[in-house]
Amino acid sequence: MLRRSSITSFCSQFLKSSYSHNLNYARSSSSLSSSSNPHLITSSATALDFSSKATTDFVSLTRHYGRCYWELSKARLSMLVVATSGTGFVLGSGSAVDFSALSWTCLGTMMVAASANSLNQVFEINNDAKMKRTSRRPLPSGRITKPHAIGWASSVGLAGTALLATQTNMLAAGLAASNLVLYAFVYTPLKQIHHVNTWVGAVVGAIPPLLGWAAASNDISLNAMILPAALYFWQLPHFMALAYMCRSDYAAGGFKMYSLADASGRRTALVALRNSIYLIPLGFLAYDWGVTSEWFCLESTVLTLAISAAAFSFYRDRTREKARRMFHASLLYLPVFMTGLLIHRRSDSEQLLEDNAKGFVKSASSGEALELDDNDDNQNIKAKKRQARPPVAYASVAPFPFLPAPSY
Ligand SMILES: CC(C)=CCC/C(C)=C/CC/C(C)=C/COP(=O)(O)OP(=O)(O)O
Repeated sequence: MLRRSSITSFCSQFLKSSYSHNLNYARSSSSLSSSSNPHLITSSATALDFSSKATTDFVSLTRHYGRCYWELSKARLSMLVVATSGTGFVLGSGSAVDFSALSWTCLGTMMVAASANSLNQVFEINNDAKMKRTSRRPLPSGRITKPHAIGWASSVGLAGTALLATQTNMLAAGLAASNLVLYAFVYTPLKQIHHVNTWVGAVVGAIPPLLGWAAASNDISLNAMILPAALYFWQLPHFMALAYMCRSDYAAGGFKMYSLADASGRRTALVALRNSIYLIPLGFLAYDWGVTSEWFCLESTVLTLAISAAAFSFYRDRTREKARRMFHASLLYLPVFMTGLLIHRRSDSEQLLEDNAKGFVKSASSGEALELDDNDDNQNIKAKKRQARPPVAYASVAPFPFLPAPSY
């Protein structure tokens, strides 16, 4: 992070060196005509000086404010938010992913998340100034003024919402705008009032995948809830670990975190453990609700047992080291969980195939027609439907019609 003084000295060094370079260049390039027209030389050197100063000023200002906007937006956190929204979009995409709409969704989410994060910092200048972790942010360190930050937050937030409304749909834009309000105007002040803030923050973190799903399908259904639920439960061990590790910092900043009223850390660790365990059914629900294949149950369970083990270890031995381990386990959990969801995602056509395969088995067991519906005009799908029947399904048709049809 560049401080104001270092930026000033960097700029003046840069300006000095580029001035002398340009002056030398001006002198040498005009040396041929120097004897004939000295006025011309002076004025062209001055013009070059002026334009080079303007250019370097522009470059250093762009760099300076670019850096401030990046930090105000908490760009890495916003990119994680975009990843969750993009994953939600793909999961809600049915048979084919519309990559252009996906890009607009990611850009719109990034802009609204950047705005929400900037407003969060506008409201917490004094608190951030008192915390080691945040004191060098652009506002408390004086690198950008409050009105400038508000201007940035408002313009990027409005533009992002308008982008989502025009390029995706009103449902996605509405979710983004409501989430901004929830984060900046409810969660942020609540941090200084009551420890319930962490649970409200978990709702904020859970909305972006729903936004992505809504952008893709203009709808919110039960099976859209897998990733939002995972994000909600996941944030509790994640933030409990963070708030435990940075207890003194949060206390200095005047924030009411759960871990501050829990000297032994036992209740903090229990919250983390409980919410890690709540993640266990999600893999099974993802399969049962037709979002993923059965492989995801296995992967999700292994992953969830790993984070639960880290939470249990923290519960047994409430040290900073164990909290850090749980924090790192949570950092690993989310990208792996989302990758698993994407790899094992079942598109609409795959779901249709499987549903039809189940229908086939059912009718076979009840002694009705064994062939698929003749109205089905897609021969490929028909062929795949036949392949999709698990081998055991054949056991329940003639000559063994008395065997129960297995349900999948
Ligand atoms: C589309 C849209 C509006 C998305 C917003 C998503 C978003 C900003 C999620 C962050 C969730 C969260 C509780 C962060 C912690 O903030 P904090 O204030 O505790 O962090 P800090 O202590 O580092 O400031």
